[in-house]
Amino acid sequence: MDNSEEKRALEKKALRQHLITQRLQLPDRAQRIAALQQIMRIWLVGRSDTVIGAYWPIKGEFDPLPALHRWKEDGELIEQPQLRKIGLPVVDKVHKTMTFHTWYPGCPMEDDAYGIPKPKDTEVIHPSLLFVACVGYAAGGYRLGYGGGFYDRMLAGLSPRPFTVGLSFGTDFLPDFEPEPHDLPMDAILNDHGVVWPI
Ligand SMILES: Nc1nc2c(c(=O)[nH]1)N(C=O)[C@@H](CNc1ccc(C(=O)N[C@@H](CCC(=O)O)C(=O)O)cc1)CN2
Ligand SMILES: Nc1ncnc2c1ncn2[C@@H]1O[C@H](COP(=O)(O)OP(=O)(O)OP(=O)(O)O)[C@@H](O)[C@H]1O
Repeated sequence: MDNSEEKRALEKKALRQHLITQRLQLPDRAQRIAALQQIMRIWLVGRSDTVIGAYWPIKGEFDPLPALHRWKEDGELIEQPQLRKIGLPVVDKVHKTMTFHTWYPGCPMEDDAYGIPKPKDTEVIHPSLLFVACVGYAAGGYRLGYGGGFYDRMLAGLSPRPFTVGLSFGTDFLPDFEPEPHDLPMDAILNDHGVVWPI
C-alpha cells in the first residue's frame, strides 16, 4: 500500500466508525425503522422472487427480517406454488467467500467467525434478490460496508447476478463518496424516506 492508499483506508475506517456510532444513537430510530419496514413491504409487492437473501442485523443495522417473514407468510396466502424462502449469509473468513443458507424464525443459530449469528446446518439457497446492509450509501447506488469486500467478491463471481437492494437510513448518505474499481453498485437503495436509488 502506498501513502495515499493508506490515507484513504484510514479515512474509510474513521468514516465507518462515525456512521455506526451515529446509527446507534439515532434519536428517531423507532420511527425510521417503522417507515422502512413499510417501504420494504410495499416494494416487495412488485417482485416475483421466491428466494430472498438478507442479513442478521448487527451494530444498529436496520432489521430486514420482520418484513421478510411477512412476505413469506403472504406467499402462503396467495398459494404461490413454490414456497418462499429467506436466506442469511454464511461467510468463510479464510477464503473470504459467502453463501446463503435457509433461515426461518426460531432456526437454530451459531456465531460465524466475526461473531455474527448464522443458521446452523440448513440448506444452501441461491437468492434472486438480496437485501444488503449499508454502513453508508452514495449516488449511483454505491455502498460502504464493513470493509470485508464479501458482497463485491461474491457478486463479481455470479452470473446471472441477483438483484441487489441496499437498506440504509437517510442519515447514512455520503455526498463525497468516491467508488473504487472493485465497488459494484446496488441495483436499488431503499431508506426510511423511500426508494432513493435509482432516482
Ligand atoms: N449483518 C450483517 N451481516 C453480514 C454482513 C453485513 O454487512 N451485515 N456482511 C457484509 O459483508 C458479511 C460480513 N462482513 C464483515 C466484514 C468485515 C468484518 C470485520 O470484522 N471487519 C474489520 C474491519 C476491516 C477494515 O476496516 O479493514 C473489523 O470490523 O474489525 C466483519 C464482517 C456477512 N454478514
Ligand atoms: N471482486 C473482488 N475480488 C477480490 N477482492 C475484492 C473484490 N472486491 C473487493 N475486494 C477486496 O475487498 C476489500 C474490501 O473492500 P471494500 O472496502 O469496498 O469493502 P466493503 O464493500 O465496504 O465491505 P463489505 O462488502 O464486507 O461490507 C478490499 O481490500 C478489496 O480489494
